[in-house]
Parts: sequence; structure tokens; C-alpha cells
Amino acid sequence: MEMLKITGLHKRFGDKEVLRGLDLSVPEHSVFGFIGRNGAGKTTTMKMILGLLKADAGEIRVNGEKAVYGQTGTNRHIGYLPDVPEFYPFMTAPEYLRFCGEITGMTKADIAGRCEELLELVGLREERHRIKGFSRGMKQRLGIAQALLNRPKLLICDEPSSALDPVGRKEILDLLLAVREQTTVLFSTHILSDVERICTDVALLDHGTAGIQGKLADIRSRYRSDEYTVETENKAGMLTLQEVFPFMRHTGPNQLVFREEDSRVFDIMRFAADRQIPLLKIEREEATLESLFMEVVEK
Ligand SMILES: Nc1ncnc2c1ncn2[C@@H]1O[C@H](COP(=O)(O)OP(=O)(O)OP(=O)(O)O)[C@@H](O)[C@H]1O
Repeated sequence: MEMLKITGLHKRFGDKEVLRGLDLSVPEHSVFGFIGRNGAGKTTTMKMILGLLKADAGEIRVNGEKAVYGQTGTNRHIGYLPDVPEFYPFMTAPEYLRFCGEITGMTKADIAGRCEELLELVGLREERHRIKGFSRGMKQRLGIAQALLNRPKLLICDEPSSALDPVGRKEILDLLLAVREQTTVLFSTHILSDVERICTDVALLDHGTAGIQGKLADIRSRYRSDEYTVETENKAGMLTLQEVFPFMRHTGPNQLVFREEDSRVFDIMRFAADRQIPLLKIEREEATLESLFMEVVEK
């Protein structure tokens, strides 16, 4: 089942058309990477999911219910971490979470249990300092705890890892992966290596629509264009191979590179064996998400 379904979403600011018929399907319990360059419209989309911004056209359904601008009904299913979360700096982490629990009407017993559980989850259980002394990473982790307080079915995080150092980023990514059991995670980012690390599903927002989307594994195999490097022992061998297999590019001393079907490697190996051309190296480099997306964006 889809936890979030967006159909034909349009949004224009003045003469700038940001979304031009965006369709998005976020399966339940997925970790969904919503990718797009700066200004692509990721935050705009998230604000519309939360009913904070009016769409020009299109439909958004959260857990099967229609999200309506200015109404908060569907937000009971959502936990949201904005790109720059704001806190009361004079509070400690437990004080802040308890406060959030109280204003959202949770019972005292539920608040106590849930706060304990979430502080443990985000690694802030032993933290006694006030929030004003927190690092960016600690604030993001506290923000995730707060967003999870009401056991949302959908956790939306706007660029949760973008401003963090590698250690802080890893902590956040591990956390998003860990909470997948209890919720569905939709997070926006422009860091493709983060997506490769934890996402089950992705969508690339490009020119107002989802250029590609689906299971990361499927996308990889659909757009797969692994690169092969072949290195011969001598120049004569390299030149013979290049003559017979003209799709190979000369990239270094006795080195040829190509992107073709896997079967071509066997053709090359057979040919090299028949002609006794000594090969020093045959290497396959898997296509990165970055190279896949650049292929799509540049088309
Ligand atoms: N209230 C607004 N009025 C006018 N233009 C806006 C408004 N909000 C967003 N925009 C414009 O819409 C475009 C999309 O912005 P948005 O913040 O959704 O992008 P984003 O993908 O989240 O980018 P970033 O990674 O930089 O946060 C940008 O060009 C932005 O300037």
C-alpha cells in the first residue's frame, strides 16, 4: 500500500512554474529519497503535503486520505522535520520532548514512556546539557525524536543530513534506516551517496516532474551502464583490440574503456585468448546513482 500518493501536482510562483504535474508514490515502510537540485521544488512539495501551501492543481493522499490546504486532518499521520528545526534553547532534550507531548495532548504516562524510548533511539538519553549547546547533528536527532513522538505513519524530513559533517550524517542516516520498522520515511536531499546508502525507493525531481522514480534496485538495473576497463600488456595488443572493438575508448597507456552489454567482455576475452594478446586487467565499475541521474538529467 502507498503511504503517500501525489498525482498531477502543479505549483507556480508568479511566472515561475515549479511543479508541472508531479506524480509520486511512496510505498509503506519504504525509505524514500526525494532527490533534486537546489530550487527543484522539494520543500514546496513537502509544504503542500502538510497543507501549508496551496497547490494550483493535483491531488495529495496521505494514508489514503486527501490532504487539503489549510486543514490539518491528514497531519495526524505525519511527523515533520523542517530543514532548520527550531527549539527552545533553554530547555534540555527531555524537557523539550515532554513539552511537545503535552501540547499535542499525549497522556502523562505515554509522554514518559515515549520520551525515554525516543531519547534512547536518537542517542540523547544521557545528554543533560541545554539545547543551546547542542551541535547541528544533535539538534537534527532531537528533531527526529520530536517528529516521531506521536507515532506518525509517515516521517517527512527536509534535507536532514545536508548541513552535517560525515559523522553527523552517518548518525542521521542510520537513524532513518532504524525507524523504517515503525514508519515510512520520506526525505529530501541532493546528496546522492546518502540515498545510495539507505533508500529503498527514490524519485528524482527535475523540471517540475519526477524524472525517474521507483525501487532503487530496479532503477539501477533499468539504467545500468557499468563501465569496463581493459588493460593490455603492450601497445600492439591495445591497438588490435581497439581496431576490432571500435566502441572501446583509449584512456591511458594500454588502457581501453567501454560501456556496453556484459556479453561484450566475453567477446573481448575470447578474441584476446585466440590472438594471444596478454591482458593485465579487466575491471567492471558499477554505475553510481550520480552517473545514472546525470544520464537522465542531461537527456
Ligand atoms: N513563497 C515563494 N514565493 C516565490 N518563489 C518561491 C516561494 N517558495 C519557493 N519559491 C521558489 O520555488 C523554487 C523551488 O523552491 P524549493 O524551496 O521548493 O526548492 P528545493 O528543491 O527545496 O530547494 P533547496 O534544496 O534549495 O531547498 C525556487 O526557485 C524558489 O525560489
